[in-house]
Amino acid sequence: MQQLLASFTVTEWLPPVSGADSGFRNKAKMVVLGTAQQPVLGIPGPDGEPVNLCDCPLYPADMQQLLQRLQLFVRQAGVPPYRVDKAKGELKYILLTRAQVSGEFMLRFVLRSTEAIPRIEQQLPALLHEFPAIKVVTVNLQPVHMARLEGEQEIWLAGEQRLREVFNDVPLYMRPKSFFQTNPQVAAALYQSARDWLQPLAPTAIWDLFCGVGGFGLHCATSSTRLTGIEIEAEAIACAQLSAAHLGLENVSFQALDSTDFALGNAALDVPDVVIVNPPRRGIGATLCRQLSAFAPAHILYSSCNSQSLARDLAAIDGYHLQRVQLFDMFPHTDHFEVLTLLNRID
Ligand SMILES: C[S@@+](CC[C@H](N)C(=O)[O-])C[C@H]1O[C@@H](n2cnc3c(N)ncnc32)[C@H](O)[C@@H]1O
Repeated sequence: MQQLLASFTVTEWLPPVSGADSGFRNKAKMVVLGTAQQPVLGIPGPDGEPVNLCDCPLYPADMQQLLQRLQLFVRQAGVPPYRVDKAKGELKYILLTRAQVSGEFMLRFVLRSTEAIPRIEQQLPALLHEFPAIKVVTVNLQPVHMARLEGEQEIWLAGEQRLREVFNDVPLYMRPKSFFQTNPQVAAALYQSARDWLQPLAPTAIWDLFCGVGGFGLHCATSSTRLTGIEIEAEAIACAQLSAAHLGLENVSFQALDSTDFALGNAALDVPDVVIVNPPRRGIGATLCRQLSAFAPAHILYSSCNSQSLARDLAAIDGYHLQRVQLFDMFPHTDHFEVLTLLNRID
């Protein structure tokens, strides 16, 4: 990271933050492999043989237990795993998300078609009886084979519409299609740092671009801050709005829009004193960098999961000094990490 930022003068490097190195993941994305009689939840191995990941120590013990039970569930429901090579079968993935605060789960079956839904529904009551912590159950339909795991259509089978999480004192909600950080302990520390860094700056207006369910903005806003959150996924925006209501924040506007389009449309209007950006791995891109440089908010808080695109974007934003950098070990046992940076406008 220091090499990537070698061309910038950084005033403060804060010590890295890490969390537990096992049992930390709140999301399992399991490929369903094997056969209907002997399903395996995991990933395809290098030799093509299924690798079972139900007891992967990255997941908390209750999640491992539920994953084992889900393997049996698939067998009992008689749903054939989808075979990419033959373009046959029904069940592509099982996506399981756990709320740290309650140990409650959201369970999603990614299916090729609706064909197997009645068999899943038939087995569900027994599963829910055995695991009352399962609060949301859906089917996602992904009829085509493509890199994107999930399709557009989500069908609710049982339970509630969303899972509730709490980071620090902030309630956050997860719905099937909303992005949510996968390491709750480190994510809570990340949001708390953002809040601690911005508090002395007492911003009157904040834009939280690529806001997801609102974690950054909701941590950093007070009742007197004007908070605008922008996110492309409407389900995430619905979650952010719900959190804001629970927090009693009235001066907020969360909108489902493209962040660059929003900035292009608003640059001349109402420039906030702080812009938070937390984009996907590709970064914020040249157009948004130009736009930020042009309307020049006093501070930019950039949190990134990809140091390469972060370094590229920082080089493309003109007129700022890199005040502070801190690494968060959000993805233990990998080369990836989250980086939080604070940029101050050079006046
Ligand atoms: C790394 S996640 C961060 C989400 C959130 N800040 C958080 O802390 O959970 C990036 C988010 O950007 C959203 N996104 C992707 N492309 C976007 C775009 N063009 N405009 C706005 N949001 C976008 C994704 O849906 C995702 O929620």
